[in-house]
Amino acid sequence: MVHKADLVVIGISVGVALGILIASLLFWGLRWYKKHAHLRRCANERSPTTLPIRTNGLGTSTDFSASLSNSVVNQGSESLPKNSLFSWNHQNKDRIASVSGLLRYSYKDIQRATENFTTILGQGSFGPVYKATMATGEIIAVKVLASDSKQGEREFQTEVSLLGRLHHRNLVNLVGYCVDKGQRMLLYQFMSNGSLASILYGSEGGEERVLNWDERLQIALDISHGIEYLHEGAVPPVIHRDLKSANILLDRLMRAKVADFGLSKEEVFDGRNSGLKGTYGYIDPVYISTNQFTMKSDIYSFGVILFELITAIHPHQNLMEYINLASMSPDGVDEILDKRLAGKCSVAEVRSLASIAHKCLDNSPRRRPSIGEVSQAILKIKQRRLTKEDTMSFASRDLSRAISRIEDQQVELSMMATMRKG
Ligand SMILES: Nc1ncnc2c1ncn2[C@@H]1O[C@H](COP(=O)(O)OP(=O)(O)OP(=O)(O)O)[C@@H](O)[C@H]1O
Repeated sequence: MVHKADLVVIGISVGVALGILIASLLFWGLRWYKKHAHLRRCANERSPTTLPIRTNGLGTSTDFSASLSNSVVNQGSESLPKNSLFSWNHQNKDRIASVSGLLRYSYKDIQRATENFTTILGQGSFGPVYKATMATGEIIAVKVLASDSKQGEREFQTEVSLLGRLHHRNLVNLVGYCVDKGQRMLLYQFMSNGSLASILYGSEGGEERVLNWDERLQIALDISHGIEYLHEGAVPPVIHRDLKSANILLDRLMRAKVADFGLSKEEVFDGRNSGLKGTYGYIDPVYISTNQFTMKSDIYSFGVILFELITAIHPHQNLMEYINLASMSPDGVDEILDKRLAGKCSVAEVRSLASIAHKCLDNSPRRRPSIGEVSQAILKIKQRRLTKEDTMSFASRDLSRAISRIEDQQVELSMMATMRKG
């Protein structure tokens, strides 16, 4: 016979057991959900489509930028929680190393490789850039993040995670990084011929090296392929936001690679508008009026670079005015062609490239071509020439065959004449 009191005890025990069971199910369920939500968040963080803005208060390194320093001012920075880098570091540093496969170096490694940071290549708004010879003999470029810059730290996070997944022969690839002793550095492939801007406009004390037309056409195609990868190959697509000749680097064979993608740009002030990102002279006017940066804004900046290749006139030296004047007649571009190319290149090819550049600068972003179309159009200029060269070489081969046949016949005739005389 079961007592009523026993039933109560049994009931309470079953209730408590059930309660514990439900509570632990809830506890483990919640933990599982949080873990998966965190992983999803991490995956999303690793694939940003838009990038933060850089405003670290440093000037740019080119002569032209320096001359403009009065009109380029910082307008504040995007807010970044003070300790976000630390939490990011603790949570993500190992993930970056494993996810991106990038090599991580110690401060000492870099200090040794840069001869105690004495091998400076230049100074950008990100910080100084040094040439480094690693223990393996490999030469690389080290971009040191300015330590007083919170924005730069955020940029560093973005760059490392973004660049870890972007690789293309026409991009300056990130090969490693360093987070040590409170310093953050990015290690890139070394580009021995420096920037396109320094070659086109000369760098202080540097020898003048004139790019011939073939090299310029190839550089245009290389840049186009680099951007094509960012816009149409990368998943999700990447908008560069700061395409300019100073961000195009050249290797020892004068092949071009796009640099500084994944780095965001300081905001510029052009006298009328504030809060814009990019470099004065390359910024899409539609972006200025709408504040919307699209792939077509990159196309606009690329159009400016194409005209720099044709004219060797810097956008800060009224390039746009020259372009507008040249667009008034079909052969207008001949007038603004780099004098050093005069008589040394095909006028038809120059006009074709200028026509592509004009389309990139169209006032309506929708009418601007996609980067894939630009690549095709530049490739066509090169192919037309190859076909022409082929036709010409066939023609000259036929001509030389005909001449040698005539020569043979002449020899035969004179021999016959001699025999007859004899
Ligand atoms: N991978 C590299 N190889 C060789 N030189 C480099 C490399 N990266 C940068 N440099 C040189 O270092 C200098 C500074 O480059 P950085 O990219 O920091 O600034 P920038 O592009 O000139 O200007 P900003 O940062 O304002 O856009 C430039 O003269 C550039 O040619």
